[in-house]
Amino acid sequence: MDGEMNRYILMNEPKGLVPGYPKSMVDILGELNITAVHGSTHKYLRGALLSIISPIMIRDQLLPTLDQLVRSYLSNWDNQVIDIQQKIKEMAFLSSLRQVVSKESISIRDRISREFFKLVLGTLSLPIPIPGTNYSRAFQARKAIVSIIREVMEERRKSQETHKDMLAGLMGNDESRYKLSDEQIIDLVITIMFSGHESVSTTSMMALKYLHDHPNALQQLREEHLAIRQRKKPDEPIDFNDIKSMKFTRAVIFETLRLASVINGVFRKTTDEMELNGYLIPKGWKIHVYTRETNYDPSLYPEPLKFNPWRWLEKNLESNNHCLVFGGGTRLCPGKELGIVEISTFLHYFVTRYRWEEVGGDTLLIFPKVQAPNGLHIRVSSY
Ligand code: HEM
Repeated sequence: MDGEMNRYILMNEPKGLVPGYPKSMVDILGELNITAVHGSTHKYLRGALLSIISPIMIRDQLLPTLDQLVRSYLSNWDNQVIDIQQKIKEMAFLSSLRQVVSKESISIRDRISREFFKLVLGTLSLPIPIPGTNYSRAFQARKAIVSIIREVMEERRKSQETHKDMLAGLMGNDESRYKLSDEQIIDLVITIMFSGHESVSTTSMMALKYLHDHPNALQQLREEHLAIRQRKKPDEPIDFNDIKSMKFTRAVIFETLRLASVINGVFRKTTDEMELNGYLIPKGWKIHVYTRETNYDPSLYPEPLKFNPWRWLEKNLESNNHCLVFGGGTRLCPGKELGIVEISTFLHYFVTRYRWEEVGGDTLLIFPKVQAPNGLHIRVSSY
C-alpha cells in the first residue's frame, strides 16, 4: 500500500518484478497476451500496439469512428428510464469492436457480443474447468472469439481489400515494422477489447454519478462542451483539437479515476527471492500493488474523499510520481489517451444533449470492484 514501494515495484520489472495476473486471466486472454509476456517480447508487442493507437491514429482514424458511433448510440434517449451502466458497457464494447474491425463489426456484432461478456466474467474466476462455471464458459467464449477473428483475418487475406482499423494495423503488410504471428494478433485484439472495455465503461459511469451529485462541476463541464458545440454546425463531429481543449473534462476523468479507484491495483510476481523494504519475498510470490491507499493520501490530495476535479487544474498532479491511476513504468497503460478520448467523447454528447436524474435506490459498490450490482437507473430528458 505504500506509495514509494508501489512505485518501486512498477518501475523495476527488469529486477524480476513481472506481471502476476491470475491464471484465469492468462487462460482467457491468451498466453501470448501482452500482460503475460516479459522482456523483449513485451517490448515488441507494446511497440506494435502503440503504433495502432498513437495520437496520429487517434486523430485520423479512431476518433472519427468513435464520434460517429457515440453520436448515433446516444440518439433517442429522451424521456426514458435507462440503466446507464448497461448502456455504457454496451457502447464501450461496440466502440472497441468498431475500432478493431471496422467493416465487419456489423456482421459479427451479435455473435461476438454474446461471447465477449461471458469472457469478461471469467477473467477473474476459479480456474477449474467444470462445465457451467464462469471460468469454463469464458474458456468456451474465448475459443468462439478466436475462431471469429481468425475467420475475419482469412477473409481479409483472400479479398485483398484495404481496411483502416486496428486489425489492419496489426496484420500489416510487407513494409510493416512489426511482424506478429496470427496467435499474437488474436491475443492482442482480445486484450485490447477487454482492457479498454472495463475501465472505460466504469469510469464513464462513475463520472456521471459524481457529476450528478456535484451540480457546480456538471455546470462547468457542460459549459466547456457547449462552447465547443457553439463553434460547430449542428452535426459536425468533434476533432482532436476539441479533445485537447477539454481541460476540465480531463480533470473530471482523473478525479473520477482517483476517487472511485476504478483500478484498485495491479498484480506482480517475483521471478526470484528478493528483499523489499526489509522483508524477504520468496520466489514466485504474488504482489498486489494496491494503489487505492495512495489515491486517498491527504498529503497528495487534501480532503481526499471529496470530489474535487479542480485540484487537477492547479498543480501538475497527473505527472506526480505517485499518480498511478494508469499504472506506471514499462506497463503504463498504452491506451491512456485513447481511453480519455473515449470517455470525453461520451461526456460531450451526453451532457450537451441530455439532463438526467437518478431514479434512486440503486447500490453502488466501489470495492472489490467498482460496479452497480443491479444497474444504475436514470431518467433522461433532452437538454
Ligand atoms: C480509463 C481507462 C483506462 C484505465 C484506467 C486503464 C488502466 C490501466 C492500468 C492501471 C494498467 C497497468 C496494468 C499493470 O501495470 O499491470 C493498464 C495497462 C494496459 N491497458 Fe489500460 N486503462 C484504460 C484504458 C485502456 C484502453 C482504452 C486500452 C486499449 C487499448 C487499454 C489497454 C491496456 C493494455 C493492453 C495494458 C497492458 C500494458 C502492458 O502490459 O504493457 N487500456 N491500463
